[in-house]
Amino acid sequence: MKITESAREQIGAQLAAAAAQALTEDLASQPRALLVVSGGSTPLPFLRRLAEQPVAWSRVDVTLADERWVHEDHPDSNARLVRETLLTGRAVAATFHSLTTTDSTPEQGAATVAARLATLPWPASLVVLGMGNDGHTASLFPDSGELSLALSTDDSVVAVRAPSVPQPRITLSAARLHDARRHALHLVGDAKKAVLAQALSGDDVRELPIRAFLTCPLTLYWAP
Ligand SMILES: O=C(O)[C@H](O)[C@@H](O)[C@H](O)[C@H](O)COP(=O)(O)O
Repeated sequence: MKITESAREQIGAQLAAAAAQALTEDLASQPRALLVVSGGSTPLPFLRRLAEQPVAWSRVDVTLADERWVHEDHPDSNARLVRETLLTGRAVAATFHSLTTTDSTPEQGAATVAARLATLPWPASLVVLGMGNDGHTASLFPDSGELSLALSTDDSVVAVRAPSVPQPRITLSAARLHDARRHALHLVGDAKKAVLAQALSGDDVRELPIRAFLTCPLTLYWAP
């Protein structure tokens, strides 16, 4: 295994252990606990390792930070990614709450998804965020016309369209993503490390939306 792959496996294992600890800590004082994870390619080692952690998974709710508005068996579906990586092994007992409906568009489905999310045990035990090289996180994209709304609304979800992505998206709003006891930012590669450094050196959230989460306590999980 190449050094970078090993480092990325190790950081995924570290984040998995931290996520399991967060869930177990909260389950000591509440009947259910909520985990919010991001999609994309970075989380795979983390999600696979987390699936084997000794957590009371039957008392855990899992949802996504954002989703592509595609059917759950579509290759780009984050729900498919979670079902294939996290909701296996011990974690098969967890309850997954998707961010899509049978509506044709996220605009049509947003109210149904918001009602679904309202039943979950907020604040989340942990929100795991990723980041794109454009500084987006979840589906808070710099080139999206809905970015200002997603950064300011009290609604829990926002339908999003952006030239930089092929499909319409639905994203948890910044307010909902902030509604957590703990936040983790999971990145790999030097390019994203440089974007994070740029984000830390400025304050224009619309330029680099990850900035909306750099003022709250956040644990960084980065590997080369
Ligand atoms: O739906 C998604 O794609 C994610 O939620 C998104 O916000 C992701 O975290 C970044 O785009 C990084 O993706 P990679 O891990 O693939 O680089």
